[in-house]
Amino acid sequence: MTALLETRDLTRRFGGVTAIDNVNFAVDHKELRCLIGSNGAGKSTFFKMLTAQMPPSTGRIIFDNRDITDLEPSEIARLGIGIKNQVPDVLDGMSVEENIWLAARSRVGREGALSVVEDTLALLDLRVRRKDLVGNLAHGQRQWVEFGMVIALAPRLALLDEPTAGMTAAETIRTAELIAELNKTMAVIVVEHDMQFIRRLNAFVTVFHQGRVLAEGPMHRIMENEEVRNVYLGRDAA
Ligand SMILES: Nc1ncnc2c1ncn2[C@@H]1O[C@H](COP(=O)(O)OP(=O)(O)OP(=O)(O)O)[C@@H](O)[C@H]1O
Repeated sequence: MTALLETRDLTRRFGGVTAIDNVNFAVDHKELRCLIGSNGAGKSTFFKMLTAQMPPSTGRIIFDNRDITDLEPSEIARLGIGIKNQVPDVLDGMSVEENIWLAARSRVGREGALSVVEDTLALLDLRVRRKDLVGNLAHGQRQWVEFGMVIALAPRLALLDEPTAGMTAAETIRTAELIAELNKTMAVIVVEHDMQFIRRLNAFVTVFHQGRVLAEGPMHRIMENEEVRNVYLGRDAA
């Protein structure tokens, strides 16, 4: 079976800086993958290229056997790549259920949207908060509303950029459970810095360093990798 997503010699330069440098990367259908790497390693630039928020300098992006490199963001979303940005893309002046309804409607139309909203609220444990304005929610819950929007859009690949940023320990654990839930029906790529969280996800890990793939493997192998420990984890990482 061919990969769901593949990049071929993907490169992005900003003047003299090569943010992404000939990256060949592949993710399978229904796979869960973590991307790690120090600040400036190129992770956000990589996500932006996958969702056409930024064009590559050179290289190609293949999704489901189709070259999507030159498509518009809306076309890529329609083909099935969803992104949850670090700063939630939610409408603070609308309620929890309205935010999720808008996402659901864009996929299934008005008729089917209500049942998608019910299922999503149940999955997120947010039924009691359904009428609350998103702007009044705690940080973690706002993040989960955006998870809800990704769930309602039902992409084939979800890109999650630092989903636990600013969360409490309990919220982080719950987020790992939600990602496992998402991953039952879609491939997920998570950019994260929280090593404990990545261990909890038990995913295959890709390490970026200075725009290149430095190492790939299961988390326990990554933790043992001398080069990764030197440039990213630090020698005392356990
Ligand atoms: N719009 C831009 N203009 C110029 N340089 C940029 C731009 N965006 C990113 N860069 C540079 O590209 C490199 C990669 O940045 P990027 O934000 O992708 O890294 P990152 O791994 O996501 O970092 P972080 O973990 O801090 O989010 C950095 O050297 C950064 O300064």
